[in-house]
Amino acid sequence: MPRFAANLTMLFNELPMLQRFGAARRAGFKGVEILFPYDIPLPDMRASARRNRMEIVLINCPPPNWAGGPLGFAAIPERKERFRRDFERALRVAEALSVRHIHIMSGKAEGAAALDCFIDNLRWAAGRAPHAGLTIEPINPIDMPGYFMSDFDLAETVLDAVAAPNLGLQFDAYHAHRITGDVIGCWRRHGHRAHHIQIAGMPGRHEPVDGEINYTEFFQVLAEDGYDGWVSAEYAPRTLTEAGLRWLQEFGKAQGQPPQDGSRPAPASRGRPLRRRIAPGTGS
Ligand SMILES: O=C(O)C(=O)[C@@H](O)CO
Ligand SMILES: [Mg+2]
Repeated sequence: MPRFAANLTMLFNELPMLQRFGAARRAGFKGVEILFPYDIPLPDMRASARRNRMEIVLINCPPPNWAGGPLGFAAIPERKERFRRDFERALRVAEALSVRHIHIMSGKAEGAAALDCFIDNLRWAAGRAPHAGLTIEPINPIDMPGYFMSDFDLAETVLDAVAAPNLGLQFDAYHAHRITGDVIGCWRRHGHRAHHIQIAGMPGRHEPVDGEINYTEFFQVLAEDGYDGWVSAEYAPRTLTEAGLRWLQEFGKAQGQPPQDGSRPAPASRGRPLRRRIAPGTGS
């Protein structure tokens, strides 16, 4: 029974950021994620989220961006200090905005030293913020060549090695399709580690309809498995965001909407983010 969130970095970006919260709420979303909420004053963002009764489900660690900047530092041995400083900043922002998950990007790296570094940094982060939900996400190597966290088996290895209850998988169905060609099979193998899901259509990473990924079937499997976390729309709208939201009405109606307080019990076999929100704090 998905609870749908809108990725405000990619959706509604025909509007200024602070107006996207209201647009997403009017469209029927109950939550939002923002990849890099580091350029807007936090009080303004918090006020906009509250005014529109929007939970901010996820943010990314700084400073990765889509303008050609680095893709994170967590697996880069020479940038350990930088990663840890960035994580502290993400934590402050997450606290200020009552964010549920912080997504940690590995950066471009390879080899045993990168793996050790990634595990070490994640272990540190999970211990530093045991009250926060942390995620790692396999990203397909066609879209991000050289990115370290590019495979689901590797993610399992890392999750097993860190073994922290507040670290889980960010299962992006679009990347799962590009990496494995079989989203449902991939979910069956790795979905029990998922703390958060993202969706997009294929090809083109547009709306999750009429493409190679059968989302009707995927949502059916999620319902059967009792997945009760968030499903975020992380795609590039074909035209204006609202013009492409038929899928939200259809899937939202077909699946029904569960309670918004995350109170449904999770199956014992599935890892879950901590439900407790981070206490409000200040500044970034
Ligand atoms: O590219 C994606 O997919 C994401 O979810 C970004 O947050 C980068 O990890
Ligand atoms: Mg994603």
